[in-house]
Amino acid sequence: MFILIKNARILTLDDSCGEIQNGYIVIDNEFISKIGAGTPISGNYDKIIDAAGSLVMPGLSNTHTHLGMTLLRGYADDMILKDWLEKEIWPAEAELTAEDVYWGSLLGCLEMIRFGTTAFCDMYFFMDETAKAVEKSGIRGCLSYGMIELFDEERGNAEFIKGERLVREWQGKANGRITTMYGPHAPNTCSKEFIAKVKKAAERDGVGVHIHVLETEDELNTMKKNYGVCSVHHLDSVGFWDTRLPGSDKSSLPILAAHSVWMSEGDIKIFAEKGVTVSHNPISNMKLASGIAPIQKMIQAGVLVTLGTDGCASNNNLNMFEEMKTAALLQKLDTKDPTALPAKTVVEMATKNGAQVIDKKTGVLKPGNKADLILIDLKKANAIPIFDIYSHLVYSASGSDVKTMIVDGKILMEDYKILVLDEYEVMKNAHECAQNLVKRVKDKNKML
Ligand SMILES: C[C@H]1O[C@@H](n2cnc3c(O)ncnc32)[C@H](O)[C@@H]1O
Ligand SMILES: [Zn+2]
Repeated sequence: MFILIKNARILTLDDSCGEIQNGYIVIDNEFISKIGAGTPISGNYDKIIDAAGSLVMPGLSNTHTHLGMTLLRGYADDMILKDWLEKEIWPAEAELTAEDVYWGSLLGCLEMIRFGTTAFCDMYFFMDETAKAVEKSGIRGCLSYGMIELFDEERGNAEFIKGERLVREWQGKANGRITTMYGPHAPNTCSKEFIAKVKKAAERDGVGVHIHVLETEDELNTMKKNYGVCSVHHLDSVGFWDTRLPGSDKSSLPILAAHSVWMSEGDIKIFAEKGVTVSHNPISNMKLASGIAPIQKMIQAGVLVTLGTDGCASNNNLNMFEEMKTAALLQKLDTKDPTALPAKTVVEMATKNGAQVIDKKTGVLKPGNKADLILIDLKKANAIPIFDIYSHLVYSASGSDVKTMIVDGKILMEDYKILVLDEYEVMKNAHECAQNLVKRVKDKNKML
C-alpha cells in the first residue's frame, strides 16, 4: 500500500525534527518514505488519510504484559501479590486451555489497538496462541514463554524446552512483527543455575530476555535471607545482566527487567552499566501495593526506562494513557518534586524507549522507519486548548481519543472502526472462555 497522510499535526519524537504543525507523511508498504511540512508532491496513492484535527505520533509500546490473562480481568482484586499469585492466579491458570489464551490474547490485541498501543512485550503460557493473535490482529509483539522452574530440575528442563521452541518457531514471523525473548519468570521462582542456562541460550539464539525483578519487598527479603544478596546482585553473579551477542556491546540484546521496584543505588548502577532496560508498571505496583520504583533516580543514572501495564488481573486494563499519567504523578508525589518525570520524558518512555527493546526501527517517525503510528483526535473537549502537546498526551488525553492506527504500513483501525478483527466475535468468544474457565476453577475447588 502507498498511503498519504495529509493536513496532520505531527509529533515525530525525532530529536532532529520534533513537531510539525501542518504536514504530511508518505508510507510505502511497511516503511515511512517521506515526512514534511505543508502539502506533499502528488503521487499515485492507494489511500489518502486527511488528518486535519488529529495528531499523528508513533504508536505506544507496552513493554510488560501477560496477554492471556486478559480473561482474568477483575478475577482476584485487592490482594497482596504472593497470595494473589499462589492462591488465586496460578490455580486459575492451571485450568487455562490453548483456546482460552487465543481469545484472551486477541481480546488484549483489540484493547491495545483501541487504546493506541502498536507494540508489546509479553510473557505467558500457550504462546503459540498469542503469536497467532498477533499475526491476525496486525500489531507487533515481542513474545516470551514464562518459564517457572520452581527450583525443580525436571520441571525446569520441560519449561526450558517450551521457551526454546517459541524462539525457534516464531522469531521474525509475520514480516518481522513477531519477535521473541526468553522469559525466566523471576529470581525467586527460578534457580541461579536455570537462569545461567537461559542466558547462554539467549546469546546462542540472538534474542533478549524478559524477567520480573524486585517487584516486592517480600522478594527482596527472601533473596537476602536465602542468598545474602538482592535479586539484582544474585543474577549479576552469573553474568545474567551481561547477556549479549558474543563479541558485541551491551546493547546487542535487550534485557528487560519488569517492575524493578526495590532497587538500591548499587542495583541502579549495575542496570546503568550493563544496559538493562526497565519496564515500569506503576498501576500494577500501586494495585498490588508492591511499592514505588525509583524511576527518577534510574533515569538520572542513565537506565533506559519504558512503560508497561502488566497483566489485566493486576491493572485491570491495557490502557497506556492511564499508565503515562500515573507514572508522572507517582514520581512527583514520591519525590515531593513536581518537576520529576515531566510529560515529555513520559511520552518518550511510552514510545521511543519501548521501541528500543521491541523493534529499533519503530518509536520515532522518520523516513526509513517502519510505519507504526496512531492518529489522536484533537477535536474533543479535553483537547481544547493545547499549549503543549506532551502535556495533553500525558495529563488530558485518553485511550479513547485514538481514532486511527497503522502498523507495518497496514491500517488496523480507521476513524474508530477496527478493520482487522470482528470485534463482536472476539468479545463474545473471550467472554465465553472467561466464564467457562472460572466455572472449571470453581468445580475443581469443590472437588478438593
Ligand atoms: C507468566 C506468569 O507471571 C505471572 N504474573 C502475572 N503478573 C505478575 C506479577 O506482577 N508478578 C509476578 N508474576 C506475575 C502470571 O500470572 C504467569 O503465571
Ligand atoms: Zn508481570
